[in-house]
Formats: sequence, structure tokens, C-alpha cells
Amino acid sequence: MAAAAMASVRAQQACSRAIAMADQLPSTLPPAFLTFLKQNGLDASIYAAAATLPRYIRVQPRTSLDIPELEEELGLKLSPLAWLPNFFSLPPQAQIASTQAYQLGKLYGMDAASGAAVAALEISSGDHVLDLCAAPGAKLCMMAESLGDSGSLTAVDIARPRLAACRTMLLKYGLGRRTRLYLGDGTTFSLLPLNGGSKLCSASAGDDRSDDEDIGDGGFHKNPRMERKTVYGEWRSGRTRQEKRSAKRAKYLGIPLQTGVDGMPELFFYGIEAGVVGMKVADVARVCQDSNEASFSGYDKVLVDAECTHDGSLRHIVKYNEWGWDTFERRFLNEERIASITSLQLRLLSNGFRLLNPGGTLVYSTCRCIVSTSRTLFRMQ
Ligand SMILES: C[S@@+](CC[C@H](N)C(=O)[O-])C[C@H]1O[C@@H](n2cnc3c(N)ncnc32)[C@H](O)[C@@H]1O
Repeated sequence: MAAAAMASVRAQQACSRAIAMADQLPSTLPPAFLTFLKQNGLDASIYAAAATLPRYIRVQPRTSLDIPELEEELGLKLSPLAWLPNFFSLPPQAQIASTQAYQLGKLYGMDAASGAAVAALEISSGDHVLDLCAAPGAKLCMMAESLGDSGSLTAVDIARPRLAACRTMLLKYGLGRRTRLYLGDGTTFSLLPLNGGSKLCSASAGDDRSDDEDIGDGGFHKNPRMERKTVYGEWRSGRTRQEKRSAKRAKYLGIPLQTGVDGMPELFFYGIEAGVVGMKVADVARVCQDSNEASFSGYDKVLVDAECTHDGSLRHIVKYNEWGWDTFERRFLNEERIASITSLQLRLLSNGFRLLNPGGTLVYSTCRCIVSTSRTLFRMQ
């Protein structure tokens, strides 16, 4: 049997298994979770529908994708979403990874709900856009596409491997030209847009314009003295010797290598038109000093797609049938854990508002159903 056909059979079997298990819900849900749902006014039977929910793909508008050809390859009909351009729904068992269109970067899997969050930002050409929790990057790709040929996209995530997945996605889909990716903490991230986006900022690392050495090393800088003096060249993939040495040392010492020099976010990737090439390191690292000043120029659109409990993701919750509900209880129903996620969300949200231009748009998106804490978060803003 051909590999694609075998994959399809396996997917169908997995789907049937999931449907069989989801059918047992909500009776198999743990009492603590049922109480939690009740407290938040949610009907537990929604989880039974998880395995029959459609999947969604987003077709890249700039590519010439032949929909009938894709339908033939998948052996099924795609239904366009009238309210969300370039999105199509597919039956839950559909496998897109083996299609030519997927391999050529003409489409990617993305939930309609994720698409709706990006659509709500109403990004237009020339906007300066910030994504404070970017990885693994489906929303980022849609944002980059929506931006078109002017403006900028700045994205932050705290997890290096997840940010690497983001970079891979941007490169695969050819969407990184105007994008900067930072490894850093979204709760304290303070860097302002480039491309004329920031007027009020002072250099964070001094302003030494005497040395024009081109480092061009993929944006990995570990020596603060060198940082002050250098100019960015075109981003190149691959690690520098310096970066490899730092990573090896961090691994040996057991240090999580999460942020760059002096706690500053690390520039992980930048596209050719992201405004970085030719800039002094110190100028790229200009930080927001006081967003209340009249001349403040931050971001026009901010997405806070925060880390959350995932209880609002039906498909995710159903997986605990296999992973074990005790894991779910430990991860998400624990009061300390909920409090720490809520505090993180609040700090991300506050920072998002701090960096937003007056009259700009911020979209806060999570897959959690804890109504009371979401309301509290907004009251606290
Ligand atoms: C819900 S996911 C984001 C999904 C992403 N927007 C997308 O569309 O693919 C939440 C992300 O927040 C990141 N994260 C958690 N704490 C963070 C922090 N303090 N600063 C920045 N990112 C953080 C996690 O690493 C994770 O990748």
C-alpha cells in the first residue's frame, strides 16, 4: 500500500478511536473537572463533539493553488469559510501533510478560531504589529501575510525550541521578510518597531556610531561591548562559533539559555526588510521609555495569544482520555497553577497595552474557559 494511503488509513483509525472515546464523555470526565465546568457555566457534553469537529486549512493567497487538484489529491471536498477568507474546512480525518500543496508551502493547518483572532486585528499595510507569544507561529504567518509590503512584524516567545519552529515556518512559507523574532519574555519586552516606527526611544546600550563592522552573523550576539559597536548584516541561518560555544557552556552548566545579553531579548531572526540590516545594534535595541509621552510611537496592532490552561480546546481536552486525567488535574486544575497562569496573562496583557499606540488594536486570545478569571483580568486593566 502506498505511504499516503497507509497514512490515511492510520488517521481514520485514530479518528474512529477518538470518536469512540469522545462518545464516552462527559461520563469519563473527572469530578474535579465537571465541577470546574459547572462553576464556569459550561456544558460538559461539548467535549463529546471533539472528535467530529472539522479541521481547517489556510491557503496562502499569494500562491497559485488549484483547489480542485487539491480536492482530488485528498479525495474529498473542501468547504470555503464565508466569514474568513482563504480558510477551508475539511473532515476530521483529512491528512494534509502528504499533499503536494502542503509540501510546496501553499497551505498550512490553522483553526478557524485562530484565524478569527488575527482577522480581529484588521492588519493593514504599513502597520507595526507585535505578537507577544508567537510560537509555534500559525497566527504569525497569517499576520505576516496580512501585512503586505510595508510596516513591520515583531514577534516574541520565551521558549527557544518553539521559536525555532516559528522561524522554520516563516522560512518555509516565505513570509519572514518584514519580521523580527525575539527570544525573550513578553511580560517585559520593550523594544519598539523599526522602519520609522519609533520616535521617542533612547538607545538602551549606548550610541556608538564610530565603528561600522558588519557582523552579519544571524543576529546572535553574546558580547555586550561588541554589540555596542556593530552593524547588522543580512541574516544567515546556522549558528556562529560564539553561539555554539555559549549553548555548549549553558548545557554543561544546566543554565536555561533563554534570553540574550544582559537579560535583553535575543534577536533570533530578522528578514531582509525588517529594518534591521545596516542598523547599529544599539539602534535596533531601542527600548520604550515612557509610553505616556505624546510623541510615543509603538505598535499599531498587538496580539497577546497567551499561555493558558487549554480547557477551551475541545480536541486538546479529549486527548487526556489517553494521557490520563490525573495529568490534566495536576497541570490545570491545581489552584496554584491557575493563579500563576492568570498572573502571567495579566502581565502579558499589561505589557501589550503599554506598547500599543493610542487608537491601536490589541487582541487577547486564549483557549481557556475560566470566565471569572478572564473577567478579572480585564477589570484589572
Ligand atoms: C498559546 S501559545 C501561542 C500560539 C501562537 N500564537 C500560534 O499561533 O502558534 C503560547 C506561547 O506563549 C509562550 N510563552 C509563555 N510564557 C511567555 C512569556 N512570558 N513571554 C513570551 N512568550 C511566552 C509559550 O512558549 C507558547 O509558545
